[in-house]
Amino acid sequence: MNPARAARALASRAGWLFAMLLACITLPAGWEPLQRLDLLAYDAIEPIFRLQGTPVRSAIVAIDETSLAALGRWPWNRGVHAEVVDRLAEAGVAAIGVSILFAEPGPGDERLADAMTRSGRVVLAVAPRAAEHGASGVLEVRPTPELRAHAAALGHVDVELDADGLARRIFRRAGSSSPQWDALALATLRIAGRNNEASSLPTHEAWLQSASPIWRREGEMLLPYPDERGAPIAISYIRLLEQPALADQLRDKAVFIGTTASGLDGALATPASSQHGSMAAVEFHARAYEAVRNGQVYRSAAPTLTLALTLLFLAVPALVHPRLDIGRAIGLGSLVLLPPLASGFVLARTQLWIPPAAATIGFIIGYLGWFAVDLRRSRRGLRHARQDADATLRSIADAVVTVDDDCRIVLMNPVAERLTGLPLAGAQQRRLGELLDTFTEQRAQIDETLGVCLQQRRMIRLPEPIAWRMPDGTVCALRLTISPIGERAEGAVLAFNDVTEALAATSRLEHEATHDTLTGLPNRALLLDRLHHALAQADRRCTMIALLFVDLDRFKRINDSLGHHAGDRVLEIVAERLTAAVRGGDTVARWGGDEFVVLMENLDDQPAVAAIAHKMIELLERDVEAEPGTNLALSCSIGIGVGPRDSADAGTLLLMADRAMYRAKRQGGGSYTFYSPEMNTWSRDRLKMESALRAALQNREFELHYQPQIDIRSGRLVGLEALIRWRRADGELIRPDAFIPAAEESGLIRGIGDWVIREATSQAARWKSEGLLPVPLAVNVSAQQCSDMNVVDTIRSALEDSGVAPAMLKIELTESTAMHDAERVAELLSSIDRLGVGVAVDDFGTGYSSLSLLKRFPISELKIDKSFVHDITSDADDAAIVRGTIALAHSLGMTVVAEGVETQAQLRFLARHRCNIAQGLLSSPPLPADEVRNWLEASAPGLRRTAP
Ligand SMILES: Nc1nc2c(ncn2[C@@H]2O[C@@H]3COP(=O)(O)O[C@H]4[C@@H](O)[C@H](n5cnc6c(=O)[nH]c(N)nc65)O[C@@H]4COP(=O)(O)O[C@H]3[C@H]2O)c(=O)[nH]1
Repeated sequence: MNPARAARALASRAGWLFAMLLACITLPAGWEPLQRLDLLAYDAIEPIFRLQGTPVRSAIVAIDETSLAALGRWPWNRGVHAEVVDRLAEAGVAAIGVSILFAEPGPGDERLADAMTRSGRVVLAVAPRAAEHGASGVLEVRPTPELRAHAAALGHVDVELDADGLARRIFRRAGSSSPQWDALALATLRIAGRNNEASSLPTHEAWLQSASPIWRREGEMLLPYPDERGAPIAISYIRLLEQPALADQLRDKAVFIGTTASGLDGALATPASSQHGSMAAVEFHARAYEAVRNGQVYRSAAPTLTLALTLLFLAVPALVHPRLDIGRAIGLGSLVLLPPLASGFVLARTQLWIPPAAATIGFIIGYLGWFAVDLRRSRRGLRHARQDADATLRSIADAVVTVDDDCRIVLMNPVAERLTGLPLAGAQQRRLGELLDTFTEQRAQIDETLGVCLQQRRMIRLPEPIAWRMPDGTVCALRLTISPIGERAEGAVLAFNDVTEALAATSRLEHEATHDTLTGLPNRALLLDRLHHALAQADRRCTMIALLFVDLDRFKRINDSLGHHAGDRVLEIVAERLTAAVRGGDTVARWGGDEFVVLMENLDDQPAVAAIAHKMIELLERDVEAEPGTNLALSCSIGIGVGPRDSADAGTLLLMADRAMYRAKRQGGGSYTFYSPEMNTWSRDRLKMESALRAALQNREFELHYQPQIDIRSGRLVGLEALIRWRRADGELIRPDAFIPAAEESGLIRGIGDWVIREATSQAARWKSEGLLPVPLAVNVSAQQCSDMNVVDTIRSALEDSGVAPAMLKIELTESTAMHDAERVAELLSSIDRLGVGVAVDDFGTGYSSLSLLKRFPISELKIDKSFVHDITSDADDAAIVRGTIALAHSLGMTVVAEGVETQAQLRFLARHRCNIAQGLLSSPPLPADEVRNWLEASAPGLRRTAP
């Protein structure tokens, strides 16, 4: 323990240490006040702990006023005493203790001596007396030798007075020079217990000894408190003489004869004197006799033992020295009773009297000291706590107002002062309600809550923030917590927490979490939430809601060509226009990308929905100026689900609207479609197909077949068209018509198309490495692949990777693809052309080509659709179309390829009209790479020159 801590520990135990020190000083010194307290304690404790005694077996023959009045002046002729002794002896008393000093010879001595001899049980008194005439020491006053010679025993009647002047104790033995005389009570007891045997008195000749320097005592005996229990029977001396029969009551008792009349010597002050007056010495000795006989006499503990026990008792709390609290204070305080109780207990068990006053007072001193120290510590703690609380109150951001149980303001911290614009002094003692009225309209609510808080004594937090008008007029949101003060709710603390910014931030976050950042429209999460709610409400109220899934047509093109900035602007404008098309309560949400979802509630009928969908399409088709000077025409496809008719489930209804939108899109866009159940099956199959295609691409289940293209005039192989096949895991070979549409719809066509380009170029490279005839390979690209420029990159890297010459690759795109988005396709085809790759327009004749556009495209080849070729020999129209197409292509400098040539007649017709190339079953169906190699080998210079 460090010195400072030790000093603190000592200081806190100062009370106990002081008490111990005091005990060390006062106990050995026999400090009188302490002694007096111990005597008082003895008088109080002894009667309580005294053991039960046997019935009183002593009596007094009292020389009282009546006897003096009857027998004349004292001293009497000792013959009278002889008569009494005889009477008592005849009555059979156990012993006779005479508490009268027969120090000088007197008349009747002879008779008395004879009577004493006859009785043989008379004990005469010996007493100390201070030496007279200036002599020092103590005289021992004995009976005259004559009487003494006939006494059964002598007993001293010396009584020690305590510090308070009261007689409580006698000494077992005392005497001048040496303690040779038993106490009268003891001597009488000894005689009472003996059967007429001869006495053995010490033989001193002189009846009055010279003064001895000191009166010696030994065997201190504390007597019990003189209460009724030890009181002897008292019979008046004269009555005994007059009524001899009275002596019969005294049979077997020890009888003490002595004066009780006032004015004669021998009265003693005892602890009972305050109630009963002083006690005659004879009674005192008779009581002493009873006490000794009953074993009710006690020894006093030596001061050293008392001191040791006192110190031990005080040391325990000094060492433990617990922190003070009410329980401990009371518990420890009750220990003050321990010393007296322990004294009483020891007294009863061992007849040892341990004075308890030093320990009791020491404990009180230590306890008070401990109390004072702890009180000081508590006060200091309280002061610190108060300072802390004050500092906390001043530093916290909350406004704190304290009110009393009458709702008057007691305290306000600086934040509260700012909130009210009032200094504490100006607000103190004002009613809280008055103050609130100035700043908030929620006074009633606060008043009520405060009332509940005080009544129920519990902390309450207002569920909603309070709108508080600040002194400068700004309004802030405060969250209020009211807590009761004290266990009996003597007041309350109102803590106002400014949550204005937090609420704003929360609502900002909430808005961000539920709204699209670009358009500010509700996002998916909020839409779904509202949709759930709207569906539940529509279900309950039997009304109708409509969910419109809006998808912009060809938005990607805008994004790719004009950049994302313009794309974003378009989306913002679309959001505005869609919002303008619906009612205020409806929800226009951005679903993602170029998709929007509109939720309309409380609708009357389907036509109303159709009208709005129509309005939306119309609004969107108006020119959009995404960038200054760039006017765009938009269109959209809308799918509509009606709830709860189509479905009462939000997710399902969304899916339905999505399918309907898809249908609208497939119909060419710029239209709306209501969901119908048949879309369900279609979409299910489509979904299945999509996932199978995805797996096929991953598992490399696709392969390319190649169909030879033959120069009609020479019959030579001039090209191969790569046609995709899907070989499923079970070996089934699936033709493209069965899966290309699904691949296009799902977007998987991009991946598949890329694979085709790479596979075709790789195959061409392989053939080339084998020295086979290099003929151009034509690959089909879909409309989707043509929607951006990625395909150009794919072609470029495929050529680079394979090392195949660009002239060995040809791209086929259908007429409808080319015409659908002519401007974009023109750009794409130019890029492809710049690579040196040829471009063919497939299925020519099925679409409605614009000649001017066709002229702008860098097309090297036109492929006449097989549907025209099929009937050229039988259908004049088809024949005319084919003829016209050949002429047109030639006029534009293009090569013409006829597809689906199956017969010689068809071939002849084509040859006649100078069609350049024939492709069809007549020459060969599409063949796997291994089989088509025969064609290549046959055409290779030095190999075979004709077709197989
Ligand atoms: N009736 C008849 N048909 C003949 C004859 N000779 C060839 N054919 C078939 O005609 C189709 C010619 O291909 P297409 O017009 O480009 O039409 C192709 C093409 O548009 C598309 N396609 C094929 N492969 C791919 C590809 O790799 N990518 C893309 N995007 N489309 C492909 O699938 C369509 C169908 O391909 P296929 O089933 O392979 O069908 C091929 C071919 O097998 C004939 O004498 N009579």
